[in-house]
Amino acid sequence: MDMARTVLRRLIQFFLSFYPPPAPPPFVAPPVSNEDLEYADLAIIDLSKASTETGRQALAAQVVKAMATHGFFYVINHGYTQDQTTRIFSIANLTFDGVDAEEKKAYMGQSGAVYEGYKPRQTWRIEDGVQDQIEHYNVNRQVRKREHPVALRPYLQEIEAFSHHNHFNVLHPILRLLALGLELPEDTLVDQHTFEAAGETSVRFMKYYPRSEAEEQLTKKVWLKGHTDIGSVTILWSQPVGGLQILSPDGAWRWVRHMDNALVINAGDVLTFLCGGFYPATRHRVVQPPADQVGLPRLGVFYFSMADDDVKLVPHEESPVLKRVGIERLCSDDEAPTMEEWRKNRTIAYGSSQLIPSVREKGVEEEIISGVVVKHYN
Ligand SMILES: O=C(O)CCC(=O)C(=O)O
Ligand SMILES: [Fe+2]
Repeated sequence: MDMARTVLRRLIQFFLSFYPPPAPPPFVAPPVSNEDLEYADLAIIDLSKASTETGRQALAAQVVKAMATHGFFYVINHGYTQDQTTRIFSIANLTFDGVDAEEKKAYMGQSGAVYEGYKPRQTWRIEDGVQDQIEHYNVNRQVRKREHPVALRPYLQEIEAFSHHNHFNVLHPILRLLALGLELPEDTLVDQHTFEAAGETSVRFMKYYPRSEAEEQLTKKVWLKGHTDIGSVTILWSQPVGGLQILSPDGAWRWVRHMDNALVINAGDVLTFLCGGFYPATRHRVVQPPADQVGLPRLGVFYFSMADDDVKLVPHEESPVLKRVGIERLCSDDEAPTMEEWRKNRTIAYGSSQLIPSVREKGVEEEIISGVVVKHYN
């Protein structure tokens, strides 16, 4: 029965592919900020050079350096044209502006342990009783695993292609560079991040709505508290509304500058686990956009990657690099969580758990997840 349904769906998809859907209502991105801000000076990785072994060795050295300094870098020449990227942002915007409240409710996540479908605004605690003003729509990389709102259905093929693109043309090449940086066989991390296995690597559309002056004051303009990402590598499709800041090793928050059709890449907790602290999860937050962009909504498109659910989060101690520099463990190998445990516990706790001020670090709050200290930064 399932088989018959799949064949029928494939047939329909095949015939529909001759009739491309109408363009989504165009999302016109606002101009970049002209404010004089302190920007982080991030490396630019030209991914078109990853097609040869020599190219990959050179890029791996750049990535190791970028990870040791800011923990963030740009990727350019990733294979999507500006037009393709613009169209994905239009589809992302349609997800929020083209679906009414009732339908959104029907496509909300069913569990606090996994991001799926819509997350309405005001579900995460920020500060002083103020909740977030962020709406998001999370799509598992296997896009057709779930149903989607009517407005998105004409674009599922494009979202599917986008998910594949992120996974195979961006995530995997980056994981190869990270493995090379540890002098591991190239596919060591790729093999732990398959497309087919059970897991929650996802595309996410995200929209931040401007907040009231009272909310801005109570939260000191913080829209999304300082954090590290739950997964391994986060791919952020650069967009012009500022607000993203990274915490540099010198303790200063610096802005991330928009670059047209570039990707902003950062490491999450899972890379810290798997790579024994060699690529530390990077600390970042989102604040109110700069003065000349105040009042604008802020639309984001992401690919949040995680290891396959059954991967045990222990370091690759066979790495010659880790043998030389030493391994930093977040917990003992015996107690290390699986990817599935880690993502579920982190997701349940996010924005709802009671955080405890750190006794060691100023401006840091902590919680314990799967026996590991998770920090939040103010
Ligand atoms: O909106 C952004 O630029 C960053 C969002 C973010 O850090 C996250 O969702 O984990
Ligand atoms: Fe993040």
